[in-house]
Amino acid sequence: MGNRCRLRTAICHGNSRRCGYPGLRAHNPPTFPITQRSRRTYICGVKQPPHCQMTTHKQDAGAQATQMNMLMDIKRGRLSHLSITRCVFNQLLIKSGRALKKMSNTAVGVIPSHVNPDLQEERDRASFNVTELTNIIDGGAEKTLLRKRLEKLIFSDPDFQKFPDIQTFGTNSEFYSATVLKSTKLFKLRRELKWTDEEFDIALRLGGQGHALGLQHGMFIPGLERLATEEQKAKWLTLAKQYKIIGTYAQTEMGHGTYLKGLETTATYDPKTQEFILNTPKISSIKWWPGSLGKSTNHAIVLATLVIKGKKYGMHPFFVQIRSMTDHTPMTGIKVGEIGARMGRMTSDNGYLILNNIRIPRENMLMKNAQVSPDGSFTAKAPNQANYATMVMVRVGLSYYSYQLLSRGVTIGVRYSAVRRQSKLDPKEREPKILEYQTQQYKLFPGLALAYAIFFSSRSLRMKYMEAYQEIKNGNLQKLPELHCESAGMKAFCTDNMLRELEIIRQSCGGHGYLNASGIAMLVTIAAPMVTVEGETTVMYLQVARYLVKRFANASTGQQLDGCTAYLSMDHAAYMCPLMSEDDCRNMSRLCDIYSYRVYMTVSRVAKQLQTDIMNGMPQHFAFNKNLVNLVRAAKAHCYYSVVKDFSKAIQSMQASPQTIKALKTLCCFFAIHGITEESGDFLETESIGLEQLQWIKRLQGTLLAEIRSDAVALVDAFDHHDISLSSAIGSYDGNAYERLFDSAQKDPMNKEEVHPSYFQYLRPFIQEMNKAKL
Ligand SMILES: Cc1cc2nc3c(=O)[nH]c(=O)nc-3n(C[C@H](O)[C@H](O)[C@H](O)COP(=O)(O)OP(=O)(O)OC[C@H]3O[C@@H](n4cnc5c(N)ncnc54)[C@H](O)[C@@H]3O)c2cc1C
Repeated sequence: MGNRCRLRTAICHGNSRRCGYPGLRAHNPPTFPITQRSRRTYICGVKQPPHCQMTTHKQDAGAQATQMNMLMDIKRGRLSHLSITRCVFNQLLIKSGRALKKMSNTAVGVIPSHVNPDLQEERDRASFNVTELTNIIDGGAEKTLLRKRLEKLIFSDPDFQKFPDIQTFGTNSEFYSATVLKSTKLFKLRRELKWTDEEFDIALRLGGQGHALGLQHGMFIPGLERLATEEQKAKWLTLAKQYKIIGTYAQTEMGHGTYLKGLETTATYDPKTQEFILNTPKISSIKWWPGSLGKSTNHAIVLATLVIKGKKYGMHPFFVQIRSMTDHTPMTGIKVGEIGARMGRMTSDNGYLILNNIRIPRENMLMKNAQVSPDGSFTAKAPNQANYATMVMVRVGLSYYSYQLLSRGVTIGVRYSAVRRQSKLDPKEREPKILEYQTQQYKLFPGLALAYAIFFSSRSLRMKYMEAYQEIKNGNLQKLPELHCESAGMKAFCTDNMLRELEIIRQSCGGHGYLNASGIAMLVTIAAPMVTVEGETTVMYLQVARYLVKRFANASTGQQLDGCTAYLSMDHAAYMCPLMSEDDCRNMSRLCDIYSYRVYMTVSRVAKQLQTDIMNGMPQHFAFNKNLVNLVRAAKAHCYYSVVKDFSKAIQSMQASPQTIKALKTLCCFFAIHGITEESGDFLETESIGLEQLQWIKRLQGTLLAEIRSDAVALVDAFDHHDISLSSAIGSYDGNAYERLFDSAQKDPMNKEEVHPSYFQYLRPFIQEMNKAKL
């Protein structure tokens, strides 16, 4: 709503015939200065009858109570809005915040202690046991108990309880301080209570978004674990784990993030002093973006190009102290700071770092994979890719993080849609819950299905990673290429689709979805950079595509492939769409076959085109660039297939009641069906399905929306997000959305004073001037 309309609603309620904008100008403006007295008796220049005049906060509580009762009566429908002027009604709303504080328990806006009956009704109709599904998500009943125990401990701390309000209303600096406090509290608890890694992971997740020191566990410690020698670990890893030093991982530069070979920070070896000299020689080489660097950390793993006797040896990690351990000021030769305000909330203090002839001992190069001896000889134990192991780990983690963000978003969207009533379906009935509208279901349920799909698929990836990591640790890098492809693909697929669905869910919440207090707007801004960090989406898909083309070439020579590309060596010559009837469209095995054929065709077409272009004399890099869009298409098709397969497999091997399995099967089938309708052009073009099958699939999609609808609230309840983790006025467990919204608005610092200082500074003089003007 534009400013004009807002003015009309807030001051004059839109009764434009009486005093609405632009009718405001038609009124005779008062020809006297606006005084305290006249402010009460005149609204838009119209004298109000005595019963409509507002009290001020200086008047007695009795009068305020009468006004609040009027407001409650209006809300309950006992008193018609028309029986008092809407101007007064709106003023009552504005005043009620202050009055509410004085009239605890009795006024409108106090959050009821019971669950909204509209939400309770949804819970009562669930077809399966929600706790059972929660236990599956947590990894067992005992894990749910563990999470709840940690929740109780953490969220009983007033500092954690305050966090959602600081997130909603605080300044950047206040929010940053709160995230430092949150991180340090969790670190202390970990030490004091001797939490296991698992317990600490749960605690970090519960703490929600915003950990100033998040990189300590996100990349600094994992970086030391993967890149340092045993001797170096004994020295620094121990310090890091005891929080005696706080660190980050500084890789990206102003000029390069994606192309690591282009990094310009140098570490030049000086054999005379047996030191490395670190420099960021140009503006484009300034380290730019590393989390926790801006204000929090005193150490960093700095990625720099190794130079020995003028020869470059690629990018290597160096352990650098950047701030004093006594007063936190930058070390000599170092300039470090915050990179500035960014979209949404600053969930970390991303920083810049300038290194000017910083000398560090030779032993400060992290030498697990490559060594520089005192005389300057270079030896590499493992291929340079081994240095990417930390990035692979982070990508695996980001896939799971996508589940966390999306499951929170869809919880908010579905719960809100179950308590929001709007418009009419049946003219004789009351306004329906917006969840009844098929279009609303179509906005929410793809996100709901995706959240479960990502959960099961990222869980499977994590297990593969853990297995492969043991081998990589022992120097066996055989599984690294496949792991690299899978982690890059999942990172791209999960973050990209998660962000898209979150924005759709935000829009599904109408106007309130734009409020920070809704929680969903904040989630969208937190999710937005996830498509960029640790590998930009397109770049990640292209890495998958390269791997697919290579594997396709292997399969073409008759090699039997295994792992995630096994389908490329299957015989597809006799493929026929396996859907013979509409009923078949629920058959996951057949749907998987369709997906597998679609990827096969997409990969084979682009691989053949590449080959033709190269054979026709096009340079390889040029041919590649000419086919980039189709290569990304192939990678996306591969990733969607992998996720559908993982989701379906997880249900097949699940130990659960038939009701829970049925609910998940419906969701999984919807996920697969939705993917086909979204990309129907591709499925038809590759002849994975025919037109008739597409019609069946679309019909089934409508049926599935209706089936999911009855379990929608139960399916989001099963994620079991604590209200503090959700930080949402409209998506809380009790469903008292309006009361929570109103309560939240009262906390806005703008509402601390009835009259804002800008009124005295600008508005009053302006109005006075306008009132004196002749024209
Ligand atoms: C919130 C946030 C936190 C971050 N935290 C850290 C951190 O802790 N440590 C750290 O070191 N870095 C961090 N980064 C940096 C991040 O890792 C990089 O921004 C990311 O890797 C993308 O690189 P880029 O910015 O160079 O994008 P670019 O590569 O410049 O991308 C811009 C565009 O170019 C396209 N493009 C680039 N290369 C190709 C190609 N080969 N083929 C086709 N298209 C291409 C991309 O698709 C994209 O559309 C963070 C960034 C953000 C936003």
